[in-house]
Amino acid sequence: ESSVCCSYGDSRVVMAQWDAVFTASNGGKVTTGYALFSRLFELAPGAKDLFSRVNVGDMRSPQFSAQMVRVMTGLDLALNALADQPLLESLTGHMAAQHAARPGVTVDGFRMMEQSIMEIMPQLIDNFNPDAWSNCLHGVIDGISNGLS
Ligand code: HEM
Repeated sequence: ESSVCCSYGDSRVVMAQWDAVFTASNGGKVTTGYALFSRLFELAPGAKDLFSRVNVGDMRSPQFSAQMVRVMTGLDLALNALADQPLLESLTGHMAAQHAARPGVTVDGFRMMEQSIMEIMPQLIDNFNPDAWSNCLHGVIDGISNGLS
């Protein structure tokens, strides 16, 4: 669908820079997920209601923290599969089906999450490479939101 291309070189950069997030002192899946979803809820306040089942009213709760771990683990799996297209498609396709099963989750919401990731990651990653990230992240987000309205 998209014209941007995640080259092999782009994928190497993104995978290395992503790994740095989880070794940095301020890293960690919960902290990073919290930052990403805080920005998402600023961009798309209505999306918050989708997460009532996981206690979004208290974003520091164990329930919402667990949601952050699930999301960030899914993103971790996808980004680490960037250089293996069939594996990537299988991983993102599975997550697309999980999201299609949740009424109210839209492509627009995922576009906002893409924006959030592109805004937050430069704060966590030294020498953030915006071209490599936008080239590779776009396909991942497309894959996870494939089939949503
Ligand atoms: C980086 C992007 C994202 C990734 C990797 C991701 C990954 C996941 C994963 C792995 C789950 C658990 C699925 C399950 O156990 O059935 C999940 C649940 C969910 N996701 Fe996402 N997600 C992302 C973005 C979004 C966005 C942007 C929205 C909404 C606009 C969203 C809405 C939901 C909802 C509503 C659930 C179910 C929560 C519940 O258990 O009640 N996700 N997501």
